[in-house]
Amino acid sequence: MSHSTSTPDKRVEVAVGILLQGTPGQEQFLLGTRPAGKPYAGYWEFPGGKIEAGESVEAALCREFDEELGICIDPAAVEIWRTTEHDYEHARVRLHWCKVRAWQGDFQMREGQQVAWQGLPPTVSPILPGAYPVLDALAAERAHAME
Ligand SMILES: Nc1nc2c([nH]c(=O)n2[C@@H]2O[C@H](COP(=O)(O)OP(=O)(O)OP(=O)(O)O)[C@@H](O)[C@H]2O)c(=O)[nH]1
Repeated sequence: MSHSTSTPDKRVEVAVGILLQGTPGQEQFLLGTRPAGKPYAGYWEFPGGKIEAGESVEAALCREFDEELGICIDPAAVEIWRTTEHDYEHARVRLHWCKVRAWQGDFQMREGQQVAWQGLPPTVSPILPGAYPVLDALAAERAHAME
């Protein structure tokens, strides 16, 4: 039974990009470090960020890719793949994971972050805890494709 006094499930909505390149079945994805001054600074994460009021997932991702990496992606080429949730001490987030295979422009690390193309399992660490379920999902998808 629900109670009118119960706390609503208020989560921060986040658009996250899985930028993919390379041979199908062995594609690499881009990870970057979180800039100084943010919670979990220095941890590796997929590029992305909070969805602003009134913004679609695709539009938020386009804006974040421009702000963080200086690249332009076509909203029509964004494949919204799955959604996960994670509870941090600082926030409860809902992550909208999107696969992106095409972009325009050369990378510019506009937040002074490091970036690295990674395979499975990734070799960089530490990785944001909220990213682990999607790394598992990518590994499961790849294993399934090889069956
Ligand atoms: N970008 C990104 N965020 C992630 C991932 N995994 C994960 O749990 N998150 C969480 O999603 C949230 C993203 O917020 P953010 O602080 O990076 O977003 P933002 O760039 O819009 O922040 P701002 O408010 O400082 O402008 C953080 O709570 C972060 O911990 C990931 O792989 N990539």
